[in-house]
Amino acid sequence: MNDHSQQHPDGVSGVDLELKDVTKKYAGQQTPAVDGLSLHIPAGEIVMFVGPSGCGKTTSLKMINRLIEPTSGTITIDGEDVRSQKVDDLRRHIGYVIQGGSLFPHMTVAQNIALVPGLLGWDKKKADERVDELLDLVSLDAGRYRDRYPRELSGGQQQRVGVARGLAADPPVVLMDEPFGAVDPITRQRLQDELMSIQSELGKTIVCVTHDIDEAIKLGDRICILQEGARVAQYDTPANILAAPADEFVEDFVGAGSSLKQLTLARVSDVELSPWTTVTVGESSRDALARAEQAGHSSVVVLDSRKRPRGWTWLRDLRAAETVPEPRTDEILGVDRRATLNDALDDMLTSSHGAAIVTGRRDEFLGVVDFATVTQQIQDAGEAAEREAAGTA
Ligand SMILES: Nc1ncnc2c1ncn2[C@@H]1O[C@H](COP(=O)(O)OP(=O)(O)OP(=O)(O)O)[C@@H](O)[C@H]1O
Repeated sequence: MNDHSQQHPDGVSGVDLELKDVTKKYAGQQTPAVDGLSLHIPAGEIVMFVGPSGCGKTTSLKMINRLIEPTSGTITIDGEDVRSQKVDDLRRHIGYVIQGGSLFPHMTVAQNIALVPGLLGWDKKKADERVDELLDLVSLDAGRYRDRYPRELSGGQQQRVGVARGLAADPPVVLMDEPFGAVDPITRQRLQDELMSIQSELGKTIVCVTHDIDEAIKLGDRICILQEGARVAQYDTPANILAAPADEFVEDFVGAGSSLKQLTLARVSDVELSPWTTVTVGESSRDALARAEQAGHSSVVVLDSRKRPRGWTWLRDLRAAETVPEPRTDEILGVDRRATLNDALDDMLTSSHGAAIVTGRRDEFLGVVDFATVTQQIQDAGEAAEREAAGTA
């Protein structure tokens, strides 16, 4: 279910990454921060590093692009030892995305994104085209945002630009350190969905540090759960880690409520969507009401002229107006079909409509996932887990 690599069988642009017995001992420290870490990261996969604070996740990540030099051990990218390359060259060929986007405040969005292409000597036209292409990829309107300064963007938009900058020179490997740590939960979920959509197109090799096990389950083709000294407690697919935690440490770390966690494994695209009454801003309220009442719906989904949802509207609000009004803008606007059922559940609990709007390509309305579908899924997952436990007992 989580095997994103299946979505891009021909389109893997990432390369293999190998860490062999990598150790980092900081000066003045008694014990190594990273103690003999060995790990193979296959081309085109997202590997999530999770583990308790101070266990060595960031140190491990930064040794890959030599922001930190290992004390011993070898790291190879596509078979080539990172020490055989000049540090500057290496960093220009590895994308790096960190919390908050870390944009240069005195540079525009376009200048921030074109930074590495500029260093690599791309001509201006090619770099400009790349900026627009990347802004589109991270769902920002190029005309509107390319000349803005970071302070003129929301936190989520800054983070999107940070992702675009990390991808600018089309690097085969992208390192991410808590990339979505600084944004609110709804924006975070959106950014995660966007990353999965980008990855299904690009097939990079992505190593991502997070402290959030749900994020790891959602995004990871594999999860590497680390203990102090970056010792590997378990390195496996999310499904295998949930089904068979290697030991008590992993069990504790993954946490209770595994049937709820299964909701993080299940995608909105795995369940059947239900249709819902849709209306367009400006159309006759009377026609809209008639359709909703016939379908037995107490609210409708309002779409714009390109079939993108604008929000929910209750029938009582339709009755109060001649034509369908703009919905209130603080409404929740649904989830991408790549979102997890857990995200959908969050959305419907927040919007209080008992269903979450689901969008597909170019944010077009696809249908809704309703509460009954999600509860059925929890029940099915629980029963499957019980059967499995009974079978293995
Ligand atoms: N520059 C440094 N000098 C000395 N010790 C360091 C340095 N950077 C990190 N450490 C120590 O190395 C260990 C691992 O740190 P690291 O930042 O890699 O962990 P982490 O798992 O990313 O933690 P967190 O989740 O809190 O960010 C910690 O004990 C930390 O105190």
